[in-house]
Amino acid sequence: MIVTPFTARSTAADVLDGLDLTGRRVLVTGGGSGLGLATSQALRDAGAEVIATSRADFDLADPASINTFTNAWTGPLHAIVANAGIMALPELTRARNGWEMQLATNFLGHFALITGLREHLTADARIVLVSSGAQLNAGLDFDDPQFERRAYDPWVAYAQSKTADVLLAVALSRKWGVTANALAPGRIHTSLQRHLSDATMQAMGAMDQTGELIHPDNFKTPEQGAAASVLLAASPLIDGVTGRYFDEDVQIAGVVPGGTGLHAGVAHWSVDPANADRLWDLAIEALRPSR
Ligand SMILES: NC(=O)c1ccc[n+]([C@@H]2O[C@H](COP(=O)([O-])OP(=O)(O)OC[C@H]3O[C@@H](n4cnc5c(N)ncnc54)[C@H](O)[C@@H]3O)[C@@H](O)[C@H]2O)c1
Repeated sequence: MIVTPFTARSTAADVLDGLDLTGRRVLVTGGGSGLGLATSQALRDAGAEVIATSRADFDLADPASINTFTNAWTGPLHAIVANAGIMALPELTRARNGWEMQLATNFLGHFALITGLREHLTADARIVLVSSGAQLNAGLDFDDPQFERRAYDPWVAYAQSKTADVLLAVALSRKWGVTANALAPGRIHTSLQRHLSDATMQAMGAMDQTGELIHPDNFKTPEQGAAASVLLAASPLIDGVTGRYFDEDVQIAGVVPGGTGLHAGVAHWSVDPANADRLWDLAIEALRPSR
């Protein structure tokens, strides 16, 4: 197993230091803010052509708008960084196809995007799924993925969507034989936390009693949070590595049982090939034109 020379404090620029990405075309979703912006900037600084998409280009919760985008795509694609996402919507919200909004946006939208762009991927293409340490908290409930029979929980919904992102990396690696990996960026102040209450932010150690954001030791800057994304998108250090999950220390994580309260490793449910196959079938079914 490879060990990278990077740590939680490494920046995206540290990871790309000395690399010339001239001629490489990279698509970064959610590239206009937070981690996507830092990822895009670092890749551009290293010479890559970066297509940083925002909600205005397509809505990840709307497969039809993704189709329009992928049908219009021209030219080769060397990497996709599936970075856009939403977290902990307070109320159960559904996409037009009935899917719970976090699963629809964080997973299904990226599935549609990646499969829609397949023909443009180069033989050495990299696919990067920005997951989260939240994947440790809940697996995908295949009996009720859309919260039709169980009570909605904003964090369980987020966790299962991030589990799904890791499973997508596993599935792409197995089914297409491509280089596809997932990652947890660590904790970073971004607009991702906009749905969280002050009490939750304070419990996370991310806000003081006056409402000011604070940066405890376990928080990163966006440039540090983007380190694993650019490693997986462009660094030769991980040539040959696929279907893996990199943790917030920018290392391949070991497999652990999973469950709330864990802070390290990748849950067994996030890398189980049977779960990956099942999720793939679920997504294919959801995107059938008749639906
Ligand atoms: N910030 C953290 O602490 C943290 C921790 C773990 C994982 N992550 C993951 O990192 C990724 C980036 O998040 P961030 O922290 O930079 O937050 P962010 O809110 O700054 O960025 C998310 C981006 O996703 C885009 N987006 C959201 N819904 C969309 C939709 N329906 N269609 C198209 N684009 C859409 C937004 O416009 C935004 O640009 C997310 O996948 C998130 O789950 C972040």
